[in-house]
Amino acid sequence: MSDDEKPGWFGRLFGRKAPELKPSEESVLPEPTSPASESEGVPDFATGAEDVSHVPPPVSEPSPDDPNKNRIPDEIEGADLQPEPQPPVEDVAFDAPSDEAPEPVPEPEPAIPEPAAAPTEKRNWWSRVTGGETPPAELTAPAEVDIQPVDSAAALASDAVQGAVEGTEKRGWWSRLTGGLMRTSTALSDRVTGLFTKRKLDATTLEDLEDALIQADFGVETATRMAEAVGKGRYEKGISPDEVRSILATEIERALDPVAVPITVDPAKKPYVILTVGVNGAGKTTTIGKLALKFKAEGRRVMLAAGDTFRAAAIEQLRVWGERTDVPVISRAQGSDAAGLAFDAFKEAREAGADVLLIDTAGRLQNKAGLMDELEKIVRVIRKLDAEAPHATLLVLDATVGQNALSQVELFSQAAPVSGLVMTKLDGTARGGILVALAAKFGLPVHFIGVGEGIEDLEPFAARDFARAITGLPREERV
Ligand SMILES: Nc1nc2c(ncn2[C@@H]2O[C@H](COP(=O)(O)OP(=O)(O)OP(=O)(O)O)[C@@H](O)[C@H]2O)c(=O)[nH]1
Repeated sequence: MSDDEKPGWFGRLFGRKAPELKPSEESVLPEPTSPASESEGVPDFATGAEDVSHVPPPVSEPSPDDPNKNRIPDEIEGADLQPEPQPPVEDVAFDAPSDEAPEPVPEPEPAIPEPAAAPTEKRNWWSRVTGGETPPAELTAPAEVDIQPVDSAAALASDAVQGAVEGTEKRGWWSRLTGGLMRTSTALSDRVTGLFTKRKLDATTLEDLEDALIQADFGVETATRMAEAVGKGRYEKGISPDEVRSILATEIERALDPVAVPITVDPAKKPYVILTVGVNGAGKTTTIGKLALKFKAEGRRVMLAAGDTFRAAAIEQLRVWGERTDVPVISRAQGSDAAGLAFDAFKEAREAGADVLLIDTAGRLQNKAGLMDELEKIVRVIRKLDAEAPHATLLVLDATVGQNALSQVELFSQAAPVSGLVMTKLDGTARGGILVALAAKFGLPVHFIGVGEGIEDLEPFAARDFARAITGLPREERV
């Protein structure tokens, strides 16, 4: 039975469908400090394309601790969707192979004016990559330009990276995972304890459990299945909260196991091109920085492409990550053609012998046709260099958007060959069950999860660890 057909707890309680609820009606589990999204707490089961009010706010979301931390100054606020006017200039110079289709590559996008002739900047990364050899002539071409960010943009970028670095603590992943999932696990665990302490298991208790699971965003179908698993053969018997947690953990692990797939860099692809896509503020740039560090630690030569050409702050943010991780960043001036930048970066990475190229893209709402067209164009253009590229396309999802993540997967998959998910900000929500709902609906690989802003708060996704952490069980114990 599908989510649409099944009345679920809303139906049973109120005799109507979930989407008709007003936000105020569902706040059974209040969030102490919802840091990221106005949608959190909105049981958006419809997940239609028209549902755009739940997309996360941009990077300018103020920190609960320091309201000025992520503030975007007036001069760049909204620049991602309204690029600053640039003087009209000629197209990005492309050196597409002559046997390519005659289509000019890339076509200029009227909405994204090309910058004036980009000033050349001496490359400073080649020596870091090669140990000081002279770069090939083509790599001295003026692709990396001297971006002069407004001070506040630079400060913003530094803050982001600094915050990530400062957030790094000498503690293991399990500790970071349980800390990051604390909000979900506490809410769920408290509810389980309240429901199953000194109570026999009956239909009402199971319905209440199902409600709790739905509120944690597991999705109606999964919540029903999990509640049924708890009830199986146990009616009118006592069951301890720990037993319930174990059963839930088993069910969650079963649902997530097939999607817990690590990203595999194919060494035959040089570079292995990873495109990152997602809505504004989902955590794309931060994730790229964290991934760069991981790939580097594996001994791979990494390059970054600042494909979010809409915002100077985004370009600068990536450059700062590049500096911190000692990884070269290919960038152009704000307002440059993103597809052109991606094409050039791919060429340069190939010529430089890079193993991995991570391409950042501008955040875009999944229902904005023009921006989604631009994404399609990026893919189209880099395929002129390699028909199989991008070799991986990571959709970065902010866990705090709740059920809206489902429509993001649907619509981004139409514009780009989404091959896997990265779910960030699981630490910012009591609704970490969304990952299970996504797995049940799409079966897309989940490569990484982010549970904090720290540079190490991104880890390959492991189903059992996640299942145990989110249900408040200790690690390793077998169920
Ligand atoms: N708490 C928490 N914050 C995160 C996590 N991942 C990223 N962030 C924060 O989310 C904010 C937005 O991250 P960005 O990397 O700038 O997001 P983006 O998708 O590149 O944003 P746009 O450039 O607007 O599209 C930053 O403040 C990050 O530090 C996470 O796992 N947990």
